[in-house]
Amino acid sequence: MNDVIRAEAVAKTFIEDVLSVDVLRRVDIVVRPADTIAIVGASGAGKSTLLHLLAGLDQPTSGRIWVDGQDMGRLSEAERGRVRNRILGFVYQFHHLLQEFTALENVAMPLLIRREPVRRAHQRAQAMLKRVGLADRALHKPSELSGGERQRVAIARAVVHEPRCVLADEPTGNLDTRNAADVFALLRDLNASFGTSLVLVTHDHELAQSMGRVGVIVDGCLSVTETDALPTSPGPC
Ligand SMILES: Nc1ncnc2c1ncn2[C@@H]1O[C@H](COP(=O)(O)OP(=O)(O)OP(=O)(O)O)[C@@H](O)[C@H]1O
Repeated sequence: MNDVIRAEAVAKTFIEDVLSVDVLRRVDIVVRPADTIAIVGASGAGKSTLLHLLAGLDQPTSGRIWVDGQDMGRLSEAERGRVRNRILGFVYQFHHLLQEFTALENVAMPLLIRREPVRRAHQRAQAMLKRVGLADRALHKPSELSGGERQRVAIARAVVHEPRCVLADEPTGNLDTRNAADVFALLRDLNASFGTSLVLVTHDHELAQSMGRVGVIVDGCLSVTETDALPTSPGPC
């Protein structure tokens, strides 16, 4: 089976007016099926930038990224979107749910985008809401849900199409300890049940150490370490 994501010599420079910022200088990482990886680093180190690149939501300045064996740099925007929708699920720190739609409609959205019939999409969305413990909140809008419930809906939406990998940008950063533990347990459950790979950005040291590998970004370079072993890729360049 293909690696889920492979990034080689990825660099990202943001240019604004005359200023350019080299956020990532050289990043190599491979995400394999069922991998669990935490991405950590100081504020502004480039964690979200890296996650967006791995998800194909942004393009690197140089280097290459493959998702499910497809070289994202060689695909059109529409083709990248199709690969992303098929293979990946993305969870933002702030749920990014559509306010005017119910929890059920939000979760069904990725399936409807993939032209699944409405009835079937709603059945699958309802089953996923049940899995995240929100079967009885299906008809509530985001404003009628708590922060933890909204984030669980966001996770349901990210995984309803059974992606091979979930990328999550501080998915518990905005929650209290109890809700954060619930949301994290849910992600771990998906990993254990379906072999879904997890790549998550976190500031939580304990959570990071519970993942299989931890990638630290320092000076634009990523150094990945097995949590119970020696480094698996070169340290900062
Ligand atoms: N679209 C953009 N244009 C210009 N600069 C950007 C852009 N996106 C991010 N940056 C800059 O890139 C750097 C890294 O940002 P990023 O959000 O990836 O950091 P982070 O490690 O996720 O930080 P935090 O932990 O605070 O969320 C920051 O200096 C940020 O200002």
